[in-house]
Amino acid sequence: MHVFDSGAALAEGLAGAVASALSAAIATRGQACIAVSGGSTPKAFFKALSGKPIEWSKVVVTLVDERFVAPDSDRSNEKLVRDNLLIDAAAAARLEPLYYPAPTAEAAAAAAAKQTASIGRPFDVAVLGMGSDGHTASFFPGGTRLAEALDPATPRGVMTMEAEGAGEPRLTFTFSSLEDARLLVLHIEGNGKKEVLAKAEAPGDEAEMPIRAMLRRASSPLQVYWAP
Ligand SMILES: O=C1O[C@H](COP(=O)(O)O)[C@@H](O)[C@H](O)[C@H]1O
Repeated sequence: MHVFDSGAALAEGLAGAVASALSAAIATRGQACIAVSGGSTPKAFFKALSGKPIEWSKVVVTLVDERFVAPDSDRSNEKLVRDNLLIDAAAAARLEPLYYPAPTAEAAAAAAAKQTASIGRPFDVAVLGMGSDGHTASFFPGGTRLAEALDPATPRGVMTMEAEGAGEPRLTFTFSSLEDARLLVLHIEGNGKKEVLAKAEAPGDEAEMPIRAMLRRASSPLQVYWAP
């Protein structure tokens, strides 16, 4: 666990680690690919990362998960990324969204799966968040397709998820898409989230706290970044 004194220090520390991983990927493979989370936590991290001297035109950014809402909605993770990460020099990065203006979430997921099929095999970086219910990405307790999303046999790709605590229908990369990211991060803040993490680390059913799938079965070590 990487512990910081404040949210600002955490944002800067995580941005430094992610920037190093992206630059190393560009040096080795000529391009880099990162999947980021939405929610209330990552804004300061996005701003810190946007200021890092990376060859942004060689970076592809996508989302770990998304709501089935238009990108001008305040609930859109794409909007969060556009407004806070893809700014200044980082605006040169290519965004691969998960939302498409399709008639159904299923059709949008199919379009996103097709568009992202060639990236993230594996991702150079995946930054996960965690809700107070133990969800990560859109792997929600009680989610309609949770077992399928967490099944290691379910291939890489984007699928839909609905759950009582999720609001709108969701679009999410599957467990197999994320678990082998070269740098796999769980970014959480506050004592409440630390307690949720401690509970998730204790024995219990994955379906009750889906973050357990990442803690227990990810092939890359899950690097936890936390500040009070
Ligand atoms: O619903 C979501 O929530 C989680 C955590 O969000 P936070 O507001 O507690 O930081 C996030 O990881 C996920 O991407 C988002 O869709």
